Amino acid sequence: DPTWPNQIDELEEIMYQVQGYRSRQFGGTVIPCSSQASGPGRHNAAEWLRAAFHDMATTTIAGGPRRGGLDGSLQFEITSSDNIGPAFNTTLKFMADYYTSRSSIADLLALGVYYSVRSCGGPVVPFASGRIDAKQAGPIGVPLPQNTAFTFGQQFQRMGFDQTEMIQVVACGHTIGGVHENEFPQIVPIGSTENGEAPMDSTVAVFDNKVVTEYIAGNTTNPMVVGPSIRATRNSDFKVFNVDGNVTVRAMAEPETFSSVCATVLRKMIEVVPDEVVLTDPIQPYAVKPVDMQLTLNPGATTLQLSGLIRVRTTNFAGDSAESVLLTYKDRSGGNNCGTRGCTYTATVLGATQGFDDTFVWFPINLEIPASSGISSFTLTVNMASGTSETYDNNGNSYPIQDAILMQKPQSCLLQGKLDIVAAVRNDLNGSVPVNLHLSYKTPVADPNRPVPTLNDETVEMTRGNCVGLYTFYTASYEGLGDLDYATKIDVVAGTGESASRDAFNAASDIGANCVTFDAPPPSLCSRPVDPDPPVETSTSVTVTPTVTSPGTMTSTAAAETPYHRPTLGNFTLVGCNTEPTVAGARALAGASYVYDGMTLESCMTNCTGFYYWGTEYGRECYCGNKLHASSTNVTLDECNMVCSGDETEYCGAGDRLELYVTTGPIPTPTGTLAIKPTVTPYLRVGCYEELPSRALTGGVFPSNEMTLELCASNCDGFTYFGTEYGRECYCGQFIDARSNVTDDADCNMPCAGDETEYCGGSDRLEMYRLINPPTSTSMMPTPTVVPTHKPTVPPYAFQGCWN
Ligand code: HEM
Repeated sequence: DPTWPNQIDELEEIMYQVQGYRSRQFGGTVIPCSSQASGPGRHNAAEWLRAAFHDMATTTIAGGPRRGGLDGSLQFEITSSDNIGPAFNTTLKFMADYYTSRSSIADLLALGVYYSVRSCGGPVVPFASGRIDAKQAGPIGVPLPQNTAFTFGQQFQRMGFDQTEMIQVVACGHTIGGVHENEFPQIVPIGSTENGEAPMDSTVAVFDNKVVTEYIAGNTTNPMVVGPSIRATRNSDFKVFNVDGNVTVRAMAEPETFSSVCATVLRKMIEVVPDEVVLTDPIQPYAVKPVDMQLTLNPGATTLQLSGLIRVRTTNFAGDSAESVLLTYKDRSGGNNCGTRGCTYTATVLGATQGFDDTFVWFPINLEIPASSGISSFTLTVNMASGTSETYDNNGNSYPIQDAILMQKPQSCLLQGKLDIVAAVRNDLNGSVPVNLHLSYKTPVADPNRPVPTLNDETVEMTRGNCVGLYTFYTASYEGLGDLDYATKIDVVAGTGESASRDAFNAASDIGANCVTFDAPPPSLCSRPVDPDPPVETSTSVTVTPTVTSPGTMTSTAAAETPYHRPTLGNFTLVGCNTEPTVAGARALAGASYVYDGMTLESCMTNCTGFYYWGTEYGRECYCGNKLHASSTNVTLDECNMVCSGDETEYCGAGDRLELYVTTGPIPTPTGTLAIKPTVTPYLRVGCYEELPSRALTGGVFPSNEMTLELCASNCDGFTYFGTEYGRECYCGQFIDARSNVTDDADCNMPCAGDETEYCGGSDRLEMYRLINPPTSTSMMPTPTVVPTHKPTVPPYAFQGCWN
């Protein structure tokens, strides 16, 4: 496999996702080979093959470096005398939809050769990428049927083909499609065919060797060998095939030879490129490939959502099948702090895709990750039905995922050429690096003979907005994208150069017309991420030599205060020095966290107002909670030996050591036993419901390590339904998605993280509650507030009425 992500990724997907789930539809008009999508007698597969030849043929080598070749210059040469007929325009118009900064027109024309030949049953023509598009038309120079054999020889020599290769490539080109009456009446007289096309062999839509065997047998109907073309001296296939006394065509009379010769010579044809172009290796399908991976900051800002798909190539799985994919990820600093759900996620099969020679299955990823610990990379293990498994680690690199800058697709929107983009930037970068929006967008060219739109680049500086937990939102807008606005590709970039973090190549077509408001946590929760594995500091590194300095007076070391542990502060008393839990991802206090320079015990206490416990750690971290994690143990006070970054006379814990305080007031202890709670006023329990991949309740999400039914009910104030899930998640909605069914109460078996006497659903199960007196307008389904209308346009589509 190539190392992911890779510059070839876009073209690899267009090349191999031919049919089925997530097909890129590039073969739309050339599969099957007989497809005549542009009209009767116009075989699109043949048109694509010819288009690549015509683009390439104008190359120059004029005693110096090679120029032109397959460089997309055809888009500027539609009206050239070289390019008679509508085929070049239709071909390029189709391909223009796939034109991006990662897929040049020249590469798409080359890929079109692979597609058309394979669709017609021909060999695999290896396809390498990296072609650069010309900015203007090249010189004329496509061989024309009236040329002499000598001229053909010179023209092909200019292209880099010797005589034998010339004969081979013409034979390989002319095995599909035909000559058209309207374009070449001196070869095919007007009215002499049924559909305007005279095929060059008896199998117009099969890539086979009949074009040479029928020629050799003398029973060919190829209009460029027999018929009126002879008198008009336009019998160019005869002139070419016969130039070496038919030696080369006879050698191609074996089907296997024909096939392998064509693979070689057509590859050579699409690899005629300017000297400065460096092609990649031929693109092979990945065995395992992450596709469309996207990280998004979830509402509430405490978790990230990793979504996307893993594509597994199944071509060689004889008699076996891939059952599941296990994704194992590393936290932001490469460790294993992944929160309560652990560092793994298992996905099961969603769909299947076919290439010409390959098959694939897909595994959807939808994984919630604590924002505090984040993600940096993952590995993938494919589990087979037979019980075997194989782990893929991206050639030893792991599959990288950055969580420094995230494009917030839900908060971004595109409407009538105006793009509003929101990015979430991690607070340790916020303010220290420039944050930019890069757009790559297309504008159509007014000239009808210019089928390919212009690709433009724009960079807009993003404006810093609100802090949401560990991230800060940045926004930027861009107007006037025009009719092709949906084809825009969007990058959000924090920093510059090699070290920049980027969330790149996002499709504008994935963005809705409405920017969804983010459920932001209170500004007081704005903080920087904590290093989950801080280096253990030695006491020497915190040796303090405090000095008290007053402006205008002499420095007095005698006035220095030695740091000491404060036994009480406000309504709190010192518990002592406590360890962080050994459980991966767990924190001694899991209610809220803050990290900043200038930490003092007093400011941490203020941050944690409303909590029973708080504590400081590593000189600059502050944690709050109502419960102390069971595996946090009390150690000797001198292990909490780091002074506070904002007050060198106070101690603020140490690495993995919490300077822990507890309220002097009562801490309510849970009374009673774990049981289903029928009412949580003003809500009534309606049962244990199944969760859906798209969520059963879609109105709001409020995860918390202090979750209780009461907390969720108050979070969901104003909603008809609330549901708790997996002990610590809370969802709200005006209705339950109809696809979610009630299940056994026993499935909702997880106690709430914040109250062990209450149930908070289970794994993919919601403890569901409904308002006792729901407002009359709400029901199980949302009430439509507008009368449905026929939508005149859904760009880029226009409504065409209702058809039978
Ligand atoms: C001496 C060189 C060549 C000459 C003079 C020549 C000439 C022609 C002509 C006059 C047509 C009819 C076009 C139409 O009516 O639409 C044609 C069709 C075609 N040519 Fe060539 N050609 C040459 C080489 C090649 C090569 C090297 C290839 C590709 C490898 C190629 C691929 C095709 C294909 C696929 C068609 C059928 C197009 C269709 O059905 O729309 N040709 N050629």
